[in-house]
Amino acid sequence: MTDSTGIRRAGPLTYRGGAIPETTTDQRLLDRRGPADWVHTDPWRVLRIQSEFVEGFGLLSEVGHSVSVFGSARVKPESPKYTLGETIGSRLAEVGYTVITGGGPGVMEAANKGAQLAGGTSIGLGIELPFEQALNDYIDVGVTFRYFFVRKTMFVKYSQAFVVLPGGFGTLDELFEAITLVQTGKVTRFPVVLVGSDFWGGLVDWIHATLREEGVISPEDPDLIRLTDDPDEVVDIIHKAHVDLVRRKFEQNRVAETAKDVEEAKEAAES
Ligand SMILES: C/C(=C\CNc1ncnc2c1ncn2[C@@H]1O[C@H](COP(=O)(O)O)[C@@H](O)[C@H]1O)CO
Repeated sequence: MTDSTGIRRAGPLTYRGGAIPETTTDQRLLDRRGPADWVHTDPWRVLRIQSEFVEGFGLLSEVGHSVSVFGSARVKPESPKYTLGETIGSRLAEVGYTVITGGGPGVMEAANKGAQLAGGTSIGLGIELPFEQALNDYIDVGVTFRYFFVRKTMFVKYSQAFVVLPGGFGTLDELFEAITLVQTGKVTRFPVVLVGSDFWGGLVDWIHATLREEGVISPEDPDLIRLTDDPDEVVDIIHKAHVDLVRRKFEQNRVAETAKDVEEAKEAAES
């Protein structure tokens, strides 16, 4: 509304004369007409990406200690790999870990099912795909992301460990992202456990015999991955790493406290 002196105020802005817009901000906000190309522009995408981070952080920041389980979307419920996923989901839940998966079918569903039936918390971080797909039926808390990289941040940020069952490209992508983050020191806290020596043995051998021998990774890098067939050992590895972490944090706090005490004693002596 333009006032009696010919001035239009819009929030913090003041307009006069020819600069006065023909419509108000509210009118433009509520007007659905006009081209909609801007919803496909990068600045708009940035806002959508931000909102995915906000959703994800909001949803996951209050879940307890969690483990992400990865593996093939194509494994059928009759497969021993499905049973393995279910057993691992259930063992993790029994010792108090929330189980996080990609929310899809196959191994993801198996791990969610195991966790849920064992009375644990079962989370699915789904991904929007070109074909229609709902989150699996064994998820207590779920969210579907548009962007793979936002979803990956959630897996890493809210997990204590990655457990990787047999899978294809998607699983390999998740596995190698995790190892790279650990190798480069971007995350320090979690073990990466491969389950299924028949399936993963060849890859682990190749990592030793080719990557390590050719010098494209450090001699100690293969140790970033643990390989087992035993669900109990999976839990054991994760539990030991967790205990280690708590111990290290305790030690760091104690060192910091001691340094603070020494500083305070010095200051008191000097005053
Ligand atoms: C191919 C089929 C379904 C795909 N649905 C998926 N839903 C959720 N997450 C998925 C899906 N496909 C891949 N992922 C992610 O990658 C990993 C599995 O990929 P792989 O290539 O099957 O190994 C998995 O951990 C997910 O995070 C058919 O029904």
